Amino acid sequence: MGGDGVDEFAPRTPAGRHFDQPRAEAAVRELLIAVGEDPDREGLQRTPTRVANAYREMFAGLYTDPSEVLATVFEENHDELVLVKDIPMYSTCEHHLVSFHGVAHVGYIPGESGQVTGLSKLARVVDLYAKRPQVQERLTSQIADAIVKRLDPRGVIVVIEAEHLCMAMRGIRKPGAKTTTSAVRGLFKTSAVSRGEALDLISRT
Ligand SMILES: Nc1nc2c(ncn2[C@@H]2O[C@H](COP(=O)(O)OP(=O)(O)OP(=O)(O)O)[C@@H](O)[C@H]2O)c(=O)[nH]1
Ligand SMILES: [Zn+2]
Repeated sequence: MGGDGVDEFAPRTPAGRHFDQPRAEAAVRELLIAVGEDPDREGLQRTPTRVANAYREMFAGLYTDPSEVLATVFEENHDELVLVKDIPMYSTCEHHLVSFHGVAHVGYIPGESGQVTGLSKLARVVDLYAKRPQVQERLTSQIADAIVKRLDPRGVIVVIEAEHLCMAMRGIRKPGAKTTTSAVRGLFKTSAVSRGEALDLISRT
């Protein structure tokens, strides 16, 4: 998210703000031909449609406004940590278009107004940004920045642990290798104690 609140990674496809189903299907058909397959053989006839449907779902976050997802906000006068751990996360590596997946941990300390959001909304923000072509670092930052923007909290911490299939099934081939990224904002950046407490809770099983 840019400083002016514009989501510079939001849809900028030639298709505009919608998923172009016929174009996606045609592209998958071309890809099948390119790899030497016969797209008209029985088992592959519906594959372009299935893959296009899958991509529509995997990239649904390109067409959703983050402020809609965090629309539910209420005052609870809670000024301590709220942490949702182990949110299952499936995203798509923008370099290879294969999955990276794992868990996200999202925590925040409400701001002076005591505003909190629904717990499920934190998982929805993870989903929204995960359902885009991504790199793990940007995904982590975008989740943190969206929460800062909407809730104006004292601090936000986001930690993502993921396995990248592009490192497992191809290329360097290191299945099981895990990447951890974090994004801290506000108090979690300025106070090592607050950050340490949150990281301690996150690492507890
Ligand atoms: N920092 C970062 N790198 C990523 C992420 N997902 C994939 N990559 C890396 O992106 C890099 C792309 O490197 P390139 O050399 O352009 O592509 P490549 O020849 O397919 O690279 P290899 O995967 O090493 O075979 C690789 O090192 C991937 O491991 C991510 O979320 N964050
Ligand atoms: Zn990759």
